[in-house]
Amino acid sequence: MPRSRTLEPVVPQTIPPASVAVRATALRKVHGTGSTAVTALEHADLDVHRGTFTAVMGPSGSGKSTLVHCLAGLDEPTSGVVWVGGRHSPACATTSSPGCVATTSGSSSRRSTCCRCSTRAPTSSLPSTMAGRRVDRAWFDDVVTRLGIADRLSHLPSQLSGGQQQRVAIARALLSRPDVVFADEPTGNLDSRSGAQVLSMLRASTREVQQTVIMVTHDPVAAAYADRVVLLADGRVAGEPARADRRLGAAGAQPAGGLTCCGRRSPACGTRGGAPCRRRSPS
Ligand SMILES: Nc1ncnc2c1ncn2[C@@H]1O[C@H](COP(=O)(O)OP(=O)(O)OP(=O)(O)O)[C@@H](O)[C@H]1O
Repeated sequence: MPRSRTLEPVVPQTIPPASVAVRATALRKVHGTGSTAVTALEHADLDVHRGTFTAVMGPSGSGKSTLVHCLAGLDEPTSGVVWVGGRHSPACATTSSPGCVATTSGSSSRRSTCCRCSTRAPTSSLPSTMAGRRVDRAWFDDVVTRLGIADRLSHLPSQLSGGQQQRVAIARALLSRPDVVFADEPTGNLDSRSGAQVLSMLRASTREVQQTVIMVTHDPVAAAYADRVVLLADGRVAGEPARADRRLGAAGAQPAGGLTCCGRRSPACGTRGGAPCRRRSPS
């Protein structure tokens, strides 16, 4: 007599329309096994349209990083389907953590690149070719200027600050004009001015070269740059705040006038995962 076994639910595999850059259907991710298993995603569904900037927010542990890693192919879902550019997104052996920027491009959507890892390469200078293609010079100049690293291109990684390395990683992600950019707390190591440069650049890339950007953030100011905010709770998409609510949230997070930013990472600032504190302390 055949033994019974638990089957994962069958997920309908309808190819998304061309306007959808990334689709997750019934995504489930369980980290670990047995008594240590943690369900990070539980039936998460999401469509992200081409040329849009989406921020993923939610409480600590709600599954934001896991979602983006599964979408980017940096982690393998336990069940469910991910489509990137009309193809299934396979898992990549690379793992990443906040600060990672992963990209996928149409021609190579079966491969994700973790640009945080790329910054460990022995040279910091941004390449003149990426994936065998020469980088467009005007786009190169535009990206490095807007990210404020034009005068750092000949420096070794050891000669760059953490924030500059972070911006080099972001430049790498954007230079090859990938269809989709996945960013996990991309401004986590940056001061507010550099953070604004990065966020403006990410937003510009959706407007000017139709890239799709999906960014995990705890920071309502960062989220205010996005076209859309997706809230996660307990591994599910729990809703999307209306624009007016988001503006209020961002305004509430702005430092009060007459004070100076403490500039430290602090649990008191209400963020987690190393995001810089944006509160201001009395001067
Ligand atoms: N590699 C792992 N092994 C075991 N559990 C994990 C692993 N990665 C994440 N988890 C767990 O999965 C859940 C979701 O984690 P995830 O990092 O996706 O949440 P998050 O919303 O990004 O959190 P945070 O905002 O704190 O970074 C958490 O309970 C976390 O402890």
